Formats: sequence, C-alpha cells, structure tokens
Amino acid sequence: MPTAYTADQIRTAERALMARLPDGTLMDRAAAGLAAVCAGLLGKVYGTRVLLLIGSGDNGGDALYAGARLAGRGARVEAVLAGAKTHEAGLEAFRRAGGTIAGPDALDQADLIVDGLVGIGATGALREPYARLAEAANAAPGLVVAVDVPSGVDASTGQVAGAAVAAQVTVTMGARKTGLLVDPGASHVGELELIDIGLGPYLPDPDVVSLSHHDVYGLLKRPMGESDKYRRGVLGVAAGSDRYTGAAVLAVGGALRAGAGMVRYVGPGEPVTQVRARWPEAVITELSEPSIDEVGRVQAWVLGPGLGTGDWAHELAARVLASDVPVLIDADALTLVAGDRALLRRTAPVLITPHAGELSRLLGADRAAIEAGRLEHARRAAAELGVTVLLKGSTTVVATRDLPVRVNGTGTAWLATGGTGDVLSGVAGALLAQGLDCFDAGSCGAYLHGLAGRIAADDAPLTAADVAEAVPAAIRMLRGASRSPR
Ligand SMILES: NC(=O)C1=CN([C@@H]2O[C@H](COP(=O)(O)OP(=O)(O)OC[C@H]3O[C@@H](n4cnc5c(N)ncnc54)[C@H](OP(=O)(O)O)[C@@H]3O)[C@@H](O)[C@H]2O)[C@@H](O)CC1
Ligand SMILES: Nc1ncnc2c1ncn2[C@@H]1O[C@H](COP(=O)(O)OP(=O)(O)O)[C@@H](O)[C@H]1O
Ligand SMILES: [K+]
Repeated sequence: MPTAYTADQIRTAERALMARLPDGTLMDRAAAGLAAVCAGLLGKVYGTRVLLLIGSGDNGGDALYAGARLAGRGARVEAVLAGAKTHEAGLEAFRRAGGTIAGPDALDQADLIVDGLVGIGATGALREPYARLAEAANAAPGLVVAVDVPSGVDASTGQVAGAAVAAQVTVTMGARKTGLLVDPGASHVGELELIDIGLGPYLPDPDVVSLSHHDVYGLLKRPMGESDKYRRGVLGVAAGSDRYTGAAVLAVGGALRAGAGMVRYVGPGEPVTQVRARWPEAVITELSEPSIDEVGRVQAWVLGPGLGTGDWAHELAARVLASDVPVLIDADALTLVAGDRALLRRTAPVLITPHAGELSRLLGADRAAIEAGRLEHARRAAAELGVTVLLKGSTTVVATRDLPVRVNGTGTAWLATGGTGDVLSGVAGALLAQGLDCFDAGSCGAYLHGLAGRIAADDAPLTAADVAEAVPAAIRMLRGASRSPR
C-alpha cells in the first residue's frame, strides 16, 4: 500500500537516521538518485545543458551535488543562485566539478532544469525571486525536474498558495510526501520517482495512503460456490424523481456493473419507467408514497442521486436513514442532510460522497477553501459528522476517524462530466451491500470508478454510462495485475 508523510514526519525520521550516519551521507544518497534520474532523462549526458535553480536550503544542496555529478559526466551545468545564502559544501563541490553561475536568462537554453528552490522546509507562498523563477522554468522549453517537491507546493497538504513549479518529473527523497498525492499539488508533480535513502525503518504510521491494484483486488468480494444473489449483497437505490430520471438509471447501472447480487430500485413513476427500460435486472418498487415498507430486505442503501430536495424526498430520506443497514448518502440527500442534521442520527454506518460544493453546504465552509485544502476538510467532516467521507473531485480522498486518509490514485479529468458521480454512488453502494465497511467501500469504489473512467476515456470524451460499462473491465485489470509478480 503506497504511503505518504507530512514534512514534520519526514524531518523526524531523517533526524533519527542521520544520527547513525556520517555527515552528508543522506544528501549524498539523495544527490546520487537525483543525478541518475536526470541522466536517464537526458539519455546521453555529455554535451547537454543543465540549469539548476538553487534556493537557500538543503533542497538546493541536493541539486548542487547532483549538478556536480552531471558536470562530471560532461554536461554543461549552470546554477542560478536565488537565495541570500547557498549550501556551502554543495556549491564548492559544484564549482570543483566545473559548474558555473548564471542568470535567469540561461533558462531558455537548458535541456533540463532542476528545481532546487525549496523542499520540505518551505513555508507559505513562494517569495521573490523564487516565484518569478518558478514561472520562468514552467515557460522554458527544457524538461523540468523538481527536487523532493515542486517548489510552491506545500509538501504536507498539496496546497499551492501562489506560483509553483509544474514539473515533468519529481524526484522525492526517502518517502512520498502527502502534498505530492493531493491536488492542487499533485497536478504539479508529473512522474513521481522515489529515491531510497534508507529512511524506511524510521518512518511512523503514514499520514495518508493510496491503494494499489493488489490492495483493491484483495478487498473485493468474489462469488463462491455457495453464493446466491441474496448472499452476494442486495442494494437498495432510492434515487431519481420525475424531474431527474437519469441519475437513477446511472446509479443502478453502476451498482449492477460493480457486482451487486441484486438491486432493488425505489422511486416515482418517471424514473421507474426509465430504470425498467434500461435495467430489466433491477427489482423495482414504484412509490406513490415516500415509504420503503413494501421493499424487501437490502444490505445497504444508496440514497440521493436526482432525488430532489422537497418534502417528499425528505420523508423518503428519513425512512431510508431510519433503517438498520449502511447508507451511502449522495447528491440531493446531502442537501437534505445539510438542512436537517438530525437525519444523520442513526447507529448503522454512513458513507457520504460529496463534491466540494456539497461539502461546503454541510460544513458551512467556502467551496474554494475546500478545493484548496481537500484533506483538511475531508478529515474535519469525518470528525464533525461522525461518518466516512468520500470527497470527490480532481483528487478524491476518503476520510474516516482515526485512520490515515486514503487518497485515490486512479481517475482522469475526463470524468468531469455530468452523471459520473451517480455511477460512483452505485459502484460504492454495491460494495457496501457486499459487506465492505464504509471506508473500504468508498476507497475501493473510487478506485474502480477512476480506473473505469480511464478505460472508458482512453484520452477522449466519455459519458457517465460508458464509465458504468467499463467497471467490469476495471475489475479484470486488477485481477491481471494481482496475478503478475509485484
Ligand atoms: N534533512 C535531510 O537529511 C535531508 C534533506 N534533504 C533535502 O533537504 C530539503 C529540506 O531542506 P531545508 O530544511 O534546508 O529546507 P529547504 O526546503 O531547502 O528550504 C528552506 C529554506 O527556504 C527558504 N524559504 C522557505 N519558505 C520560502 C518561501 N515561501 N519562498 C522562498 N524561500 C523560502 C528559507 O530560507 P530563508 O529565505 O529564510 O533564508 C528556508 O530556510 C528536502 O526537501 C530535501 O530536498 C535530502 O537531501 C535528504 C536528506
Ligand atoms: N478534474 C477531475 N479529475 C478527476 N476526476 C474528476 C474531476 N472532476 C470531477 N471528477 C470526478 O467525476 C465525478 C463527478 O461527480 P459529481 O460531481 O457528483 O458529478 P455528477 O453530479 O454530475 O454526477 C467524481 O467521481 C469526481 O471525482
Ligand atoms: K524543489
């Protein structure tokens, strides 16, 4: 399970490791790894032009030592010194190897730019001249390699408070930093290369984790000889309204494709007609009253997509939430809960799946602040509401009390199209009905949905129905990866 850590956690581990090693060992390991990645990107090192952007701390030190190694292999290496001071020993090694000092104009001539402005020691938005250099590096034609963290990205949170380097490759030292996995920071990272400097035994429990194919495949249930449709998990879907019919069709589709043993759909006349036409597999109860008394047993509910927010929807939501099985609350039902928190008073588990706008209503927080600080707000919602929170968006994160947040590593921006969230509710709901807890159902659901999105998109537009269609292919992909050696 890939793990990531805050800057403070990394510092503490580094101190413990450093105490056992001769001075400079760690930086030497970091620089060797960094130089090797740069050399790999350059192909033939001899005769290439490399430009280092050097800040005042050890991040600049890493870059200078790596620059010295590249100069030793025949690259023409120059450094722009941006800080009031510079890592002295690193600068000396760099000069000894033939490195020279340049002005920012040299950026445009470089084949490769190494961002050694700031790493885990940075605080707040990049100051000048760092900010200007970061922007110039982004605009320059050469490949940009960030050392440890793209400068301007908060290593612990992924927040980007001003200008930031957008790297093609980030070479991170010792362990992944949380901010490299969570947007907006994650979108500045490019390819992530992890250099082992021996930190492993000194790392604490991670701040966040992401699941791998192998992890998800291990958590998903597979039908056995004695399985039947009831034992595989029956999901109730309370979704759709005469105005919004598509959401019901998509949520039911996501659930069926993710392997629910059976889906019981409940809703009013219009969406019932649509669901029946598209999914003859679903068992349907047409509601004239907002009640679930006539619906057979289910192991979990999905509540909310396209449901509406009027009195009828409120009453149906109250009935579903009064049941004794796990409920996934999405979309309109989140709006209902934001207006009536008493709906959440139940003992069976709850998984909520808001996007930033829906979470802003639940927390009374600003939507932009949620998008800028996804982890913090997902954790806060899990703590304040006592539920598992799947916060959707460019990086989906899943938070529950007292466990490291799970950051979803799959997905694609092509998913940013109407209805894909409805499919996600069905996928995660099916996993809940199969008996996964809210945390596993949410994180595995997001993983499968993201993978299905990638398969469906293949770098071109997708529809929400395509995503549901691709869920079995995503599951097959996990199986394939799990069988091959890791
Ligand atoms: N420790 C180890 O064993 C290992 C560490 N390693 C490496 O060290 C890196 C951490 O080094 P670090 O602690 O020196 O901090 P670092 O990120 O270089 O810069 C901090 C300095 O930048 C400045 N500054 C701060 N904020 C700023 C802003 N917004 N805008 C502009 N400037 C700002 C501020 O300086 P000031 O301006 O106050 O003089 C501050 O002192 C780490 O990421 C990894 O690369 C690896 O070699 C592995 C072994
Ligand atoms: N920029 C993006 N990158 C990756 N995934 C995205 C992006 N924007 C949205 N998504 C995903 O698309 C889905 C959209 O869901 P939602 O906002 O509920 O839309 P809808 O209500 O139309 O179904 C979520 O799974 C979300 O994580
Ligand atoms: K950096």
